[in-house]
Amino acid sequence: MARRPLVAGNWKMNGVAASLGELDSLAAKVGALSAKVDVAICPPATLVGAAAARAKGTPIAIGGQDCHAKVSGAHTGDVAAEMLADAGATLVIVGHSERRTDHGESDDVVKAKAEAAWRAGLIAIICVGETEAERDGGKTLDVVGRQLDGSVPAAATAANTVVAYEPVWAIGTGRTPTEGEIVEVHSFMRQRLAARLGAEVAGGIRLLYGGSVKPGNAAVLLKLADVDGALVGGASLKAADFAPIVEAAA
Ligand SMILES: O=C[C@H](O)COP(=O)(O)O
Repeated sequence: MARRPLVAGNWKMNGVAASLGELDSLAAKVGALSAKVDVAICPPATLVGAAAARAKGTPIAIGGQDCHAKVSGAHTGDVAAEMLADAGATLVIVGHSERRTDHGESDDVVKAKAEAAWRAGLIAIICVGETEAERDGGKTLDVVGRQLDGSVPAAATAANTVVAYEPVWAIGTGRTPTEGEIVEVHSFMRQRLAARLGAEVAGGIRLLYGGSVKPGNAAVLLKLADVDGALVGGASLKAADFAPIVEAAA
């Protein structure tokens, strides 16, 4: 099945109002590619509304980096998926390894957040990935399989879900798995999803690779089998770095 590539930028805890000028530059650089590739930027929650307003009329979708599983309530500091949607977001990252580590998020929590995203009409980008110790211990596929089973709800479809494979040890380090290792994990993920969701649904779900994707390696990484795009951290902060990655995907 043909899957439309998606390149999503995760600004993490970076960016202030002045950073939104990067959206204008990005739109100017990649706007013409919108027929071939989906582009998204996930700024910090403080900027989601302004970013959505700024990106209106461009092909750049705006997303959140996390959401709470509930619609509303006494959850100081949290943001509901509905609030992100209200601010103009159309997608949200859930289960990023930094959330799993910094906030102790379990697969169950991530699954509930993905369902919350759908409830609000958002696409959920569900992240999975092994630590360096797990890879060194030969446990990569076990870990990724368990996270997929636990974090991806049974009602996942190609329209409401994207899965991002992000080896924890590759995030922000400049290191990436070999091409063979990425293909092995992505192919495994496709099969694992197919076993639970059916081959048709699994065949339509986009699988992104994330972890030290840069302009210099994007063309090689994005042509790999079952790699349907990228989730980009550091290189998404500047349009000059992010645009070539989008071009590589297109
Ligand atoms: O969500 C993005 C990833 O954590 C990748 O970050 P990075 O591109 O800075 O390695």
